Amino acid sequence: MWETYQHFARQHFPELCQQRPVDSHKGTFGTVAIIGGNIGMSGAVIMAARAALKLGAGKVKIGFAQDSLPLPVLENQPEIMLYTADALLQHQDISAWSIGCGLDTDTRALHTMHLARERFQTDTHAQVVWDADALNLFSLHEDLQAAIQSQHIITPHPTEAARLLHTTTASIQADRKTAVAQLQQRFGCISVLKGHHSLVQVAAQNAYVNLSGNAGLATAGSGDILSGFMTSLLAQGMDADIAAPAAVWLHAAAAEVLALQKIGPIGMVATELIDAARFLRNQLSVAIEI
Ligand SMILES: NC(=O)C1=CN([C@@H]2O[C@H](COP(=O)(O)OP(=O)(O)OC[C@H]3O[C@@H](n4cnc5c(N)ncnc54)[C@H](OP(=O)(O)O)[C@@H]3O)[C@@H](O)[C@H]2O)[C@@H](O)CC1
Ligand SMILES: Nc1ncnc2c1ncn2[C@@H]1O[C@H](COP(=O)(O)OP(=O)(O)O)[C@@H](O)[C@H]1O
Repeated sequence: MWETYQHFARQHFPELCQQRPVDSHKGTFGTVAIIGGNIGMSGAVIMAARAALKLGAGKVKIGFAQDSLPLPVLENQPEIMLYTADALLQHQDISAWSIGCGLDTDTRALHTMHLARERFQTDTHAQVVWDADALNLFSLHEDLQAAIQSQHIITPHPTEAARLLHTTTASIQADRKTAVAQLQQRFGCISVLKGHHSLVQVAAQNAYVNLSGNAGLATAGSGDILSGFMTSLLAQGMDADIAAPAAVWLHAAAAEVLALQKIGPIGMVATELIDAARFLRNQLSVAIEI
């Protein structure tokens, strides 16, 4: 069974199959920053951070969009470092950012997005995945869109895409290929349109359709996990045009692995994707050794 995944990944995403160099250290695999997690939605950034860590990032930091930390340490994942969003947005050692999971759209969230715009308008080489409420705030406050650079990735679900393109969810879903192309053209960055058969538009003539996955992914937080996976691959040095479709595929393939184990699709929960994707990625890198 693993041969099918190995064959597909070696053909389409060979970077996912690479083994760790024997002389590597945690710095080799980059530092991820996850910004979001307003009051009541701390779980969204915790899920994204755990996904980034367990997919192989060297270090992971969370920046909560709250005035103080909601908890001193993550008891079930003490490896992850905790900050407020304001503090983390000043760090200079970040390899890749995820911004928006559980951010909300209130004045606290808007303040965080203003800080992010200030930083990424000038830090033009940063690797950033914009997700969830960061996208909703781009729709509500178009001046914030100045933060988006061409190597960045946006990951809307159909309703977030409708807000970004000022249309309806139904019209996005009626022609998803046109919608994702419009997102790429309008925002000038790599665009992922999530949902059944997610689409990734890297450039005008470069689109990827993901045919993997299952309806088990239709569960709260599964987009937060995707954001963590994508940011982790970026931090580990993968180019954004590869990291975006590779993360979409690995996330979907992990759901298939869980379904094969009868952990899904019914009742599968988002955090279960993390260990499944880690297992799969290790299987892929074993294949290259043979
Ligand atoms: N534990 C936590 O802290 C969690 C925190 N979270 C955080 O919550 C925040 C709000 O995010 P959100 O996506 O729930 O709200 P929102 O943007 O209003 O969109 C929802 C509506 O969009 C639609 N829709 C979605 N997908 C679709 C599809 N494929 N195809 C078609 N339609 C689709 C659908 O509309 P409906 O069909 O119901 O009319 C759905 O009801 C965000 O910051 C997120 O990170 C969550 O991750 C959960 C865990
Ligand atoms: N029916 C489905 N088939 C395949 N993938 C799905 C399905 N429903 C949702 N997904 C995937 O699950 C994830 C949901 O993300 P999102 O809507 O942002 O959820 P959340 O905000 O709860 O984290 C996306 O990657 C999407 O492509």
